[in-house]
Amino acid sequence: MSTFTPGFVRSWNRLRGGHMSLTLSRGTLAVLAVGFGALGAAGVSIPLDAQMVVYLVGMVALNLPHGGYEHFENLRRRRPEFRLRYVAGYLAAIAGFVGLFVVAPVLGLGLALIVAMAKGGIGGLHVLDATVGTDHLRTRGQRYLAAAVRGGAVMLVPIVFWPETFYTFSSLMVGLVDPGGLSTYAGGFDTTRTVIAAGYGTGLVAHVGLGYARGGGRSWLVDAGESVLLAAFFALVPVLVAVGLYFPFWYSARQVARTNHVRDDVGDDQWDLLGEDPETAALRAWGVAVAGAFATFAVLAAIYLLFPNPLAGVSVLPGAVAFWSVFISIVALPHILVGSVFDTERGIWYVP
Ligand SMILES: CC1=C(/C=C/C(C)=C/C=C/C(C)=C/C=O)C(C)(C)CCC1
Repeated sequence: MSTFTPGFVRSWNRLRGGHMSLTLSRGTLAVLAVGFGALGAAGVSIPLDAQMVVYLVGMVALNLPHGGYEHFENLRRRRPEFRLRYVAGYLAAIAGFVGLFVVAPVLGLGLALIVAMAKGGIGGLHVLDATVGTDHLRTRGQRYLAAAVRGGAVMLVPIVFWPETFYTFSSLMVGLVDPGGLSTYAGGFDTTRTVIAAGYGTGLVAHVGLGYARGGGRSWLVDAGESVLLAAFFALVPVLVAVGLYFPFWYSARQVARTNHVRDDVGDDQWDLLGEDPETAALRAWGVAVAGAFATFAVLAAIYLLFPNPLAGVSVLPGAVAFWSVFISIVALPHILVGSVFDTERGIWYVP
């Protein structure tokens, strides 16, 4: 039936789909920020167990499948040789990160934070490019700053506003390999926090101010509003809930908006993983999803077996949060390196 839908109707539906994802993501984050801000002001705190459950549901059930989908979308119409190189690069990046974590878990924790921020920051900038545009970002430096401010909100703001939870779970993550390994650095935590607060605050003000000075306009207004919303969300919402809901309800929802705006596919239908027959497309998509799920599970099992204390020596809920955070960061490193930096022809965050 879609064959008979006029082109302009299809374009309109796509744009509307993208627009809805953007509105929904902004609305969800704003409601959560205001809601948790009000709870905080009323002195109500959310039990840690509930926060951990929210984190795990968000990150396991909602975030992981979208990560897989992004690779699928990127590889769907690429040549088989390219796919092979992609998978080899993907596995090499994972092996490198696992090696680093086992040998130097504190550095590994640092890389995990960088990966989470890079995914949020660079991914977010590309959504802006594809949807409202980035006319106010005139220089490369401004673009880096925009990505750093968006990404920094995800990890730097929680360090400042939720220091105890942040430190506790960071120690557990290091503890997957070296229990107590982070305590050597505990003394400098408060100073680091102050430096981060000053640095991030300056970065945010500079980003918003520079964008205004370099032309302002609608794209600036949207960018400034979203950057401030992100910082407020991560300041007001308890860190486990904030991170656990940000990835599915902001990152993934907005990448859907980018995909909706960008239907200019690179590649060749000849190599389409879903084939040319619409009758078998669903079955093929299922096949790819199942193969992806098995591959992901194999990587997960290998990492679990390689880490000396895969649940950090604590009970299952905090142990699972620590393990999952390290695991998801390890599988997200190639997302950035292989799926974006090295894939110059298309890439996961493709914008023509
Ligand atoms: C350090 C730290 C955390 C780290 C989470 C990380 C590193 C998440 C990475 C997510 C990624 C890479 C998602 C990709 O889609 C928690 C658990 C929030 C708790 C507070 C301390």
